[in-house]
Amino acid sequence: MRIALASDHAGFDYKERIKLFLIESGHHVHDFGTNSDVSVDYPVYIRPAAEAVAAGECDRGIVLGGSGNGEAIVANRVPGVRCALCWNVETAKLGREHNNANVISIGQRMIDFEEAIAIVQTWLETPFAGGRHLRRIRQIDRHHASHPADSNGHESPLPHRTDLIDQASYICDSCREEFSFPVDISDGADQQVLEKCPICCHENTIQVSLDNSGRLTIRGDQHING
Ligand SMILES: O=P(O)(O)OC[C@H]1O[C@@H](O)[C@H](O)[C@@H]1O
Repeated sequence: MRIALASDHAGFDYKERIKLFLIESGHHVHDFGTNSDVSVDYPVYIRPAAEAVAAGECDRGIVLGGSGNGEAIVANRVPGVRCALCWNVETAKLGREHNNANVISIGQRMIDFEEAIAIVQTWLETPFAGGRHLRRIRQIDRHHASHPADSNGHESPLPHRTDLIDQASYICDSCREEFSFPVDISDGADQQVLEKCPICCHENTIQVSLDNSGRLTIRGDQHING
């Protein structure tokens, strides 16, 4: 993966150590600074990293500071970024499963380095669960689509992610009733989502594939829905 990294002085040490870990794990790191522990202002470094993720120049981003709070706030002001503030493995896991977090924020003064690495590893490995969580993310992005101007009154040059949402239908593996669910095609051509049946509440494991002509194929454990 292409990973954007950025910190201020308070996150510099972990940024450098996480960078080594990522490179050793085979990732491509784009380091947006800072380059020392001399006091700086975090928006200067965090915003360009978040923008690189939103623009698709990097697949994911990791931002670090003292608490991680200011860094998460800056990243989340960039449309298309979903930054989760993580302080343990569980928040990293849920940040992926529920929020499809493409950026995480870590507070170097809050947790030890072993925990920080465990967070990064979990966040890299955990897939998005989709289903009801996708519906909620869609609602966040809808808000951006209807509020396209930034705080300076400039329109966002980024595409609205609502353009990338499609609807699919599925016959529940348990009660055989058909229901529909949203698919975010920007999440990749092959996705696995967990979708709870609105009739019987059975949790269906659904494979979603998108071919080159834009056709969605929906497969379950037991059948192909087409
Ligand atoms: O070192 P100082 O400037 O006190 O604090 C910087 C940190 O304070 C928080 O807003 C941010 O997390 C930032 O990293």
